[in-house]
Amino acid sequence: MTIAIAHLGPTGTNAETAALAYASWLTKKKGQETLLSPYPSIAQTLRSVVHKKVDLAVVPVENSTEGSVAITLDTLWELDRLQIQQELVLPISHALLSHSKSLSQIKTVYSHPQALAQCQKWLEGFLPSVQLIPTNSTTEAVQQISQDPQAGAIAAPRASKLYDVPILAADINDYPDNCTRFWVMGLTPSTSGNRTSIAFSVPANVPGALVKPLQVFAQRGINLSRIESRPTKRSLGEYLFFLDLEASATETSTQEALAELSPYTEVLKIFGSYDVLPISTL
Ligand SMILES: O=C(O)C(=O)C[C@]1(C(=O)O)C=C[C@@H](O)C=C1
Repeated sequence: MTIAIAHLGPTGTNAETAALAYASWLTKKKGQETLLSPYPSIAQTLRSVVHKKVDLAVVPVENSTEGSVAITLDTLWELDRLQIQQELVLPISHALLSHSKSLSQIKTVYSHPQALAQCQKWLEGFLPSVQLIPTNSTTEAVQQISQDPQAGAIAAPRASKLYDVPILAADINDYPDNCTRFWVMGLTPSTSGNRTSIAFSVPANVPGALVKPLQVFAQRGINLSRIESRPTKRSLGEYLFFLDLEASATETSTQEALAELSPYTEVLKIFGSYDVLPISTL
């Protein structure tokens, strides 16, 4: 049976590159046939799994320069049942695509907010007075500039070939080792893998509200590789906490820690245990 994998579109996004890498790994390792399915936003990409329009979704979760992808965390919190099946980390290189012949002609630059942020120093240095316009994805930005020679789009070099728009400046990301973590999300419960991700809200904004749940992990020697807060959106100053644990939910110590969290959490969501696919196997 062919499985459908959703990703942020239109074709040529970094998320599609991640989905293609995962699809090719599935085919090589498991003989699995796949079909890629582009969606106009990260939220719709994730909802497509919950609504069973596709089997899996590949979404960006964290970038080495800009940190968490807020819409991914917020949508995972909002939707129940999504489980992380696998993680992939991909190097991300950004280019300025344009029909213009020189940087001095550019008046507007379009891109996904994450991509604009990952190139902000370059933009300040080379295009300090252009208007920056956020789009849903890097390739939506490329589509926006098709009729405008005074506009540029920040996108992956691959998008230049796909949309036949020349690269005016290559490797414009501020940090050469720019990379993004992507999660493969599905409905199958994820129980094995050496990372576990969870999120919780706390019952009250009181002293120790965060330290107590964190101690549960520290006392068992479970290392946290990330902690991120997001607003609950209920009232100013109330937060949700997203944690990545360097532990598997199959380990007794992890199970004990998760069980012990309940008095310190209001809502606790466990997104499952998963492995990180090394780049060399992709
Ligand atoms: O617009 C794209 O190309 C995407 O895949 C989205 C996205 C993101 O949201 O982080 C993915 C990777 C890069 O960090 C920049 C943008």
